[in-house]
Amino acid sequence: MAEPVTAAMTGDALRFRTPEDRDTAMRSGVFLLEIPSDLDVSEADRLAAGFYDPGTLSPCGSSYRNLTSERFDDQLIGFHERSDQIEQFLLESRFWVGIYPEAVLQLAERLKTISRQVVREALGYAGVPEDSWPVGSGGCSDGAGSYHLTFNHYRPGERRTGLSSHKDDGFVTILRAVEPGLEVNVDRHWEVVPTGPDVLVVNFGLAIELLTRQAPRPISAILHRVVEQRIDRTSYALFSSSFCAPGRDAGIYGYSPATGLKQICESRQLIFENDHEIYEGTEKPCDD
Ligand SMILES: O=C(O)CCC(=O)C(=O)O
Ligand SMILES: [Fe+2]
Repeated sequence: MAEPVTAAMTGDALRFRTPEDRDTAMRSGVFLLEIPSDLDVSEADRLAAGFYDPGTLSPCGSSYRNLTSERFDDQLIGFHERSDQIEQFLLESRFWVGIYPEAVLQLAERLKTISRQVVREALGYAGVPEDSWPVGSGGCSDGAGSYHLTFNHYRPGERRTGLSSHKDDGFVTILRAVEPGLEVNVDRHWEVVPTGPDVLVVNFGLAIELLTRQAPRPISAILHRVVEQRIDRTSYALFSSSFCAPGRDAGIYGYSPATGLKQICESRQLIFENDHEIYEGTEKPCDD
């Protein structure tokens, strides 16, 4: 794969230019998506450019930096500094209202709809029968998964890796990254992803890889990283994962034509067991 292929949304449908492009996207686990003309990313771009500044306030009146995990009762979300260059604000959709500006909420809803279409297209391609989609995808095929919107800032003053190599844990990630720096690992080679202002990067995560591993046409999760940044770089992404909230965990499933769906583990277990892979070395050390 020289470069990721590019797809577009036609109405609600995801369209690849050729069946070969679709093959490449699904097998490699990454593709670019032209930004639909009616998708307004300007407010989220503005938030990405400033969320890490202590003076940038959320609609609730707190600076994003002060909205840490204690506020949300979930160690994974809120504002985090990592030992890589990244600092991030990650929030699950249950908490979006009142924290993200209205225009960002609208964009997030559109990204959810696109992600649902990507999941449906991918599971159809993989050969998972449609009646197994809702359970197999923990709700993501129907807009009923768990959704996290994250904002990332790469601190050029920290001289180290931008973001360590990892696979995202969910089904699909839709990323907005205008500045270069993102690389994907294809056939054991790191390749630069040609991001830019007119495309989103769509990548598949571990949950869809596990679901389709024994399906007729498996989908790969893509290993990716961000190289060291010399100037401020920001990005943001919508992660779509199996539904998980206090009291209900939809779980992670594998599908095989012979035996159908089988639960592999709990959703949170996948996150934590993958955690060292996602965040290997990226928790900010205590003495730092
Ligand atoms: O900033 C980027 O380009 C990638 C970010 C990323 O991989 C992530 O947030 O999981
Ligand atoms: Fe990622």
